[in-house]
Amino acid sequence: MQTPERGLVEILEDALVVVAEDGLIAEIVTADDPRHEGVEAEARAAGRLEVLGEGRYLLPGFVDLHIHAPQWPQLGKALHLPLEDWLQQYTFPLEARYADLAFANAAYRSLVDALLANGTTTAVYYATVHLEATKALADICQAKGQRALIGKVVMDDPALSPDFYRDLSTDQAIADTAAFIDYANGLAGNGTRLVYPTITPRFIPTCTDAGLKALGDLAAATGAHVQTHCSESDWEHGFVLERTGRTDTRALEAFGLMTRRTVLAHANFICDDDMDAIHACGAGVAHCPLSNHYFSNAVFPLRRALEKGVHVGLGTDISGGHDASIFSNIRHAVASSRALADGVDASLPADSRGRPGSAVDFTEAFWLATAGGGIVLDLPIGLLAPGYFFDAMVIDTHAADSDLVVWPELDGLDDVFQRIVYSSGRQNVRKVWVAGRAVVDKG
Ligand SMILES: O=c1[nH]c(=O)c2nc[nH]c2[nH]1
Repeated sequence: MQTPERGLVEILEDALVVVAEDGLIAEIVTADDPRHEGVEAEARAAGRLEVLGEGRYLLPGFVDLHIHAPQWPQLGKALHLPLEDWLQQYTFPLEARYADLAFANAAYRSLVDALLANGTTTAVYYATVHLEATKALADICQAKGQRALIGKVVMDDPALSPDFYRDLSTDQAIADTAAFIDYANGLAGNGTRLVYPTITPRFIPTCTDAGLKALGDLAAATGAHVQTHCSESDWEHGFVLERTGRTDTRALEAFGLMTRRTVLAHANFICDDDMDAIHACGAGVAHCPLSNHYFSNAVFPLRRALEKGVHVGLGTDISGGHDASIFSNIRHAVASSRALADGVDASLPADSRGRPGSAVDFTEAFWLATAGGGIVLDLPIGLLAPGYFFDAMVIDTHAADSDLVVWPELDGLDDVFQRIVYSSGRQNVRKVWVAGRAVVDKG
């Protein structure tokens, strides 16, 4: 079950997914293909046939475009403050603890296990300013088999980055970023690329102009992915306008940080001109619908961005978002788009309350979480098709202690897919593969 195009559901019954040694899908043999019987028999004889069983369905793994890995120990806490106070009072003190490698290793192991168990096969991580702890996260993803884009966070501007948690200098921040790129590229066994180093200016408010420019130069020199926050909240968007005289998008562009491999987190306040700039360079947006309810003061104009051709995928934004599941964020994407369409203030007349035409449905949101995320990252992931990595999960609709209800008298396969999207939880994720390797297996 998958969405090869936005809004298009594809359900193949009894298809064979043939996975090659390199973890890529070699071919999909449909039930009506005359070779089906022979391919199946050959795989069975070789002991390589895996049959899903009744009530189990294969879906592409999720692409989570925005995670603050060090904030995992803070999941479900401290969500009562505005962004700027939450960062200073809770988040920077927590992230500062990652100078301690034992703390970092314990937290990062727990996080990667949890995300894999939720079906997240590709994770885009902010680490912290610490080079050694960032390397530890890369080692853990590599060892546990999660596809991961990882960045050493740059915070080189003392104006908003506290003394206890920032880069010692701009030069050091750039040197450490370059060192992490070398480290990740050189990781043993990274030949087929599981870990991708990612240039990570936290956001313009914590970075100097010199630092941002140097990171833009590094992006051009290395071709590495870039991630940063963009026009997230009233405060952040206003701060950047005042400091640079431009929107986040146009300022990042001037620093050389807008590339085909740039992931802009949030982007709630982007205007049409920003969307045109993002579209022109092929960068993408990590839409974080749950976190936006807490920190963003607005709903991301998802439909408008998609209509403008902007690449968009989904992010949990742990721990600004308090849920590790991309299933949950798919539902929030649908719900928040409907709130934008209809409006939320009942004291206003219905016809001036919302922005009609803004809603997306569950099939579009599922696409964002899979193939859409793959397009943002410019990687062959998010789809079960030849040439794509076999990053996939099995959903068990009969899992114990689950609220996923399938009613055979009432449900066709389209309904089953809809119910899976709306009602699956971690307990329904039975098995997960990344690049053909089983990384979660509940039997
Ligand atoms: O949601 C967010 N989480 C963060 O950690 C952060 N840092 C800058 N801007 C941010 N927004």
